[in-house]
Amino acid sequence: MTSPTDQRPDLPAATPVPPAPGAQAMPVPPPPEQVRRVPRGPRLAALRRPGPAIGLTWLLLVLAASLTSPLWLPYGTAEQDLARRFEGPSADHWLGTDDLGRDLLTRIVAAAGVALTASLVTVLVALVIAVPLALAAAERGPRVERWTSRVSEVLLALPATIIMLAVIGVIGVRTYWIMAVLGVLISAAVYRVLLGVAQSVRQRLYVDAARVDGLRSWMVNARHVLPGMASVVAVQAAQLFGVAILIQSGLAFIGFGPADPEPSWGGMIAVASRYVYTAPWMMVPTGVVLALTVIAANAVADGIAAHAASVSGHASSGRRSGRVTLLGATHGRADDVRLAVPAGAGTPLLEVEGLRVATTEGPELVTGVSFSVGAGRVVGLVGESGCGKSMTARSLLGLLPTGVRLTQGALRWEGTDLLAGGASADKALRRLRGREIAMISQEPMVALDPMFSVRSQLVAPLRRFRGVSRREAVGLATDLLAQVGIVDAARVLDSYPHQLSGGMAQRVAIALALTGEPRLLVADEPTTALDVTVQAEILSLLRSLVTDTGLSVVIVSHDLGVIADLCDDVNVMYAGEVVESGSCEAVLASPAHPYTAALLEANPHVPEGEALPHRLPSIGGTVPAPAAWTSGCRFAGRCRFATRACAEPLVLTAAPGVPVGAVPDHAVRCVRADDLSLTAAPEEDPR
Ligand SMILES: Nc1ncnc2c1ncn2[C@@H]1O[C@H](COP(=O)(O)OP(=O)(O)OP(=O)(O)O)[C@@H](O)[C@H]1O
Repeated sequence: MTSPTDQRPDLPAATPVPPAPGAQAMPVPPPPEQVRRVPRGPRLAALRRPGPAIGLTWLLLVLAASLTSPLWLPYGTAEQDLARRFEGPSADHWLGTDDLGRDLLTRIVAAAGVALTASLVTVLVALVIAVPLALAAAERGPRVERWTSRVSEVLLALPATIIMLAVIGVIGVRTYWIMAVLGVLISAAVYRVLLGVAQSVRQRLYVDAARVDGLRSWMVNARHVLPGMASVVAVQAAQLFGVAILIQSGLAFIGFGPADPEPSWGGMIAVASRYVYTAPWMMVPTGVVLALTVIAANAVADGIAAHAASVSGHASSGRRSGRVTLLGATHGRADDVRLAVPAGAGTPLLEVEGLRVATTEGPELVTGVSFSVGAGRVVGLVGESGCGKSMTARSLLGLLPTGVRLTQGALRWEGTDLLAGGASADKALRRLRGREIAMISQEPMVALDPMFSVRSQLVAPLRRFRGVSRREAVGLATDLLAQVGIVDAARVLDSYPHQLSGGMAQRVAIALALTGEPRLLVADEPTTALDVTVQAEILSLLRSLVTDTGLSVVIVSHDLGVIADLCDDVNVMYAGEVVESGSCEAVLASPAHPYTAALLEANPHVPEGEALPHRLPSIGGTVPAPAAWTSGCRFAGRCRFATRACAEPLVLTAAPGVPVGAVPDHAVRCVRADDLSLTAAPEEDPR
């Protein structure tokens, strides 16, 4: 294949300056110092703060005292000494005695066992219900979420106290069962919190990456979503534990706790309250222990929350993902002019035809997009922000955001229509994701799971895709890292994502994408988040992968320089549709659509040796929102050449698209394409 730079039209230089031609076949090794030396593993500083540490110590102390009480408590819980009623602290009774002369310390410690374990039952029941439901609702999207949320609303609307009293009326005072019922009732509130977290974690790029790796949904949940929710689950558990202790004590206080002489904190406070004027001390030990235990649980919750916040910098959220379903498979609206990009010689690897993407209840986001990708070809999608580039790219992997669907179109992989018969795009593409089609995104740091080392993130898919042993997978992971230009592979293998620089993380993300030996790589603005020199290195790496391995690439970019540097073919997108497509050389050297021409004029890069323009031309206005698209040319409102004819819908007059002059493989969605000469210097706006 000809080097992309050889084919490059005489364009202003791209932002990332391509290296010398000889260097193109070689991945550029990054400097070793790109691996940041930061401490490994989670930082527990937040849990070492006095509040959470003291809280945890208190809870452990109470638990240990309760478990070991038969070994060291000198009195029995029911042992009475009527001669020593209402006593204050003394050497014999450290915390005093109650109305029957029973040792308060003994009874408090004995009651702690039931208080803690029954509260734990509430927590476990609530989590066992709420966590799977939240995971399922976040994964399945609005259809399942609607049901689970309705059920949770019903549970939340129920009067919990009355229900618990009714349950006690039926089953009697059985503390563990009552606390289990409390767990069921409270699970609705926990579910609401966890659903939000699960939805947010599912939007992170590393979850998308895991799906691209071909992991089944339960594996994605277990390996990536659940660990991402762990801190919130822990906070909820700690808080719920405190609430459960309070509710349990409240029930015992009003007489629905263990019957005397069995001790319970609530029951002991109830007895003490009867003598609050004559023997006020009796209230103090139990009240203080109860209060301290609840405060301790909350302090631990705060500590976990602070800890989570301190490490969240390594796990910021990324793009959303979700399921997509093909709603229909017919094409051909009268206004559909489909522009086709040549795939080069031979059968295209991937053909996209008449792709339409829409929100479930809102407007269409992408309409009638068609292009094809030949083996070893690099196809660009370029346009302003919001033009539908990412939606188009993500459709190729079945990774559209929740609430967004592929509604129409054909996706043909080596000639086979993956969506034939109305198959779900998610299911159809699952077998290709990772193995045939892989993806890299603009935020490599969030594309890697912060919980796992590079070694573990590479070894797992390598073993799955290539069926090799762990040892072989480590060897292959080292080779892959070398292939993407990482020289100190051993050190990087043992690093966590937060220990890598942006460029290094993108190299690892590319290595991860290559684990399944894909033939097509979808790169969604792979250099946007990187600084200029690193951008050039990553582009050089992609270029060398294409030339060395025959990889095909669909690259999304808003930078014409990147497109000119890397692509064989280009699709210029505007407001959800392709307005111009063709070979990079043809489109960029002879733009036929006023939008393409305007984009080129607004390109901020000046060819070497040329003077900087006094003022950079810009395109007035903004891309219209999907709901505001008209049936005519969507660019007309910003186009200096627009006429009345531009307001009319385009009718398919030639297949595919409308040919431009004598330039082969070049199509444009513009009724004035034939009478405009856009390669000439732009005129002043005539209006
Ligand atoms: N989750 C979503 N739900 C509904 N609409 C969305 C969602 N995500 C994006 N959109 C809309 O879809 C349209 C296309 O967005 P898309 O992200 O594909 O644009 P883009 O060209 O890739 O822009 P950028 O370069 O900023 O990513 C935009 O109008 C955008 O507001």
